[in-house]
Amino acid sequence: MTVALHPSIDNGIKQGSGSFAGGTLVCKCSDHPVKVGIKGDVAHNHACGCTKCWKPQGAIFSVVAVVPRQNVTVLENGDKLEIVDPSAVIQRHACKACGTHMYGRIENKNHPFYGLDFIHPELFQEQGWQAPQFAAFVSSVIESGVKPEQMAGIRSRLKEIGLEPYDCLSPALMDAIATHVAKAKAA
Ligand SMILES: N[C@@H](CCC(=O)N[C@@H](CS)C(=O)NCC(=O)O)C(=O)O
Ligand SMILES: [Zn+2]
Ligand SMILES: [Zn+2]
Repeated sequence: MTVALHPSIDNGIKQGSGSFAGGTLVCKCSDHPVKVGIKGDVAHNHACGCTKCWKPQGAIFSVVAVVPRQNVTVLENGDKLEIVDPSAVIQRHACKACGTHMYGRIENKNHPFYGLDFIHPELFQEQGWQAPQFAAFVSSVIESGVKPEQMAGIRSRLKEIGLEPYDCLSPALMDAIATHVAKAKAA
């Protein structure tokens, strides 16, 4: 049986249009859904295996990307949003009714990713957003109940669909973080 990772990638990666202009993220509520407007395309889209990122029912991985925080606007039913864990680096604003995370925001101005919000592109009403590029925090799926002996199959399925598995972030993002830290130390 094929390993199920996430419904939006299990049938293969759908390439982005390359000209996605943004759109509206909608939560799972049938009544008064929360709607969040996003300007422009997402960046660094990836599958995340950590326990903190929101996943749809039955998925092992989350699919998550970033956008500049000024490109994120709550459009409708924002009164249903609450911060899942105010002490987390990424403050995930979730719908109280259905649990869907609508955007995650970093408030620490010294954080390497300050200025970027984390969103789940599968919640877009529209199609064409940047395709996932890699898989992050892959070993962390064990913390959600995946058995260690399943990991070889999970990593090989990720590679098969074109997502290189990493147990932290991708080398490019780890380098960006380290560069930020080095500059902060030098200052
Ligand atoms: N092994 C941990 C890793 C958690 C983690 O570090 N997640 C990354 C990727 S989303 C992160 O940047 N977390 C910051 C946060 O959640 O605020 C878990 O699965 O809970
Ligand atoms: Zn909802
Ligand atoms: Zn995560």
